[in-house]
Amino acid sequence: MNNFQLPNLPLPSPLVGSEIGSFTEFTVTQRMPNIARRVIKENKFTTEINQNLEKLAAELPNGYLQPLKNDTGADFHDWEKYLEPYKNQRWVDVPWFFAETYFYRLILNITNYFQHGEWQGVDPFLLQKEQGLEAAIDAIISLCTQVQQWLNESKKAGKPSKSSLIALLYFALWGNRVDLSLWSAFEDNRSNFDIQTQLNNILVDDSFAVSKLLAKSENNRIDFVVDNAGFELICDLCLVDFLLGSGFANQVYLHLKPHPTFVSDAMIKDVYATKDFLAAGSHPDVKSFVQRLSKNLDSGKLILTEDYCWTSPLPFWQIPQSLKDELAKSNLIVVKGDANYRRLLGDVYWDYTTNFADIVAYLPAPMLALRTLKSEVAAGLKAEVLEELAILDPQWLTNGQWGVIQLVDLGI
Ligand SMILES: O=P(O)(O)OC[C@@]1(O)O[C@H](CO)[C@@H](O)[C@@H]1O
Repeated sequence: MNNFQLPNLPLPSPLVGSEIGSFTEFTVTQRMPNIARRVIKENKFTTEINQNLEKLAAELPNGYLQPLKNDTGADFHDWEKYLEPYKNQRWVDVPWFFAETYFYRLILNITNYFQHGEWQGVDPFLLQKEQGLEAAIDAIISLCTQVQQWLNESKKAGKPSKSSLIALLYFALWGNRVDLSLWSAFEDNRSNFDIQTQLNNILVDDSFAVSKLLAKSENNRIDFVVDNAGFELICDLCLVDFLLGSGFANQVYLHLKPHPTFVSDAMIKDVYATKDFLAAGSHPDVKSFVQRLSKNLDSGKLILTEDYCWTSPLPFWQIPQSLKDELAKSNLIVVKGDANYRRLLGDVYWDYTTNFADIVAYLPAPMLALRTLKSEVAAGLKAEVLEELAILDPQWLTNGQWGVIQLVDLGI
């Protein structure tokens, strides 16, 4: 295990909502209030709960962080510690990742998610997660058919196909475009896109290096730090299906969220809900995908696990030692999505050309980031690419049109 416990570079300042004109400001002062108001619209909570949600929405642009009442959540005392340095500060003045993560935890506090009673365990974002799946059914069928074909080819060849693996990495990457905190399920069906045309929008592509790393051994354990439910989760489950079915991996762990957050982030219950949704379909390739998924879950080849670390506001280099020790058993840690990428980098203003491995030098195993850019954090990009992007697409950092497949393998 490498001996770095932190990025081996001095940390820049964090993104904050008070940065005038930034996407961060837009998120804290406009997007997050809208997300809180959508929770009111999409649920049938009591008047008191809705008034408190509206109060939260109204205080975000200029107001102060409200305390967390003890809602018996397992992470309540941890949150008391997290909140200490930011008490009585404005939402726009605290680090953005803290503000956003706390915002979603506060929503559960207000809706009594953890407390015994009518609303215990009610996912405030359930409707959008369900709509997300229904909107993507055509893409799901074509992906399951493709995976079936790739598995058959690998079996016939007697060895796992690197090109099929790479193609599924692209699907898992672009599945991340569909994140419901940014787009509603119906606003624009972003699951229908042609992978080939997307290759030009990958700013760093280490997919071939990933295929070489996994081809080195047949007993790989691969750990996914999962991001969104819906179509992205299905892309991830198809990648997992191929990894296990082709022999690239003999065990896969999915690290999921212990409670609803970031609107569409996936929990263990969402994996089973997705399996049930697919099982209700009639397409033969989808049905055989579901059968393989069930078999992998029942046999322990696919493990679903959750930890409150994944919903904490801490940067990845502060994950508990016990989790670090667990991840040290992995041959490859796959970190999905933009919010997790922000955690990897600590959600600070790195120069975009900073060496990615110099920052993410603290993980105990090779790590692959699959991320579509939806926030003003980046690293590992070439100066000439930045020059081109500035002209080609000034919104490249936040519009979800660009992606990275970044591998850090320190030969641990
Ligand atoms: O982790 P995901 O689902 O890819 O993206 C989530 C997220 O990065 O998207 C929003 C737009 O930046 C942010 O508010 C939030 O952090």
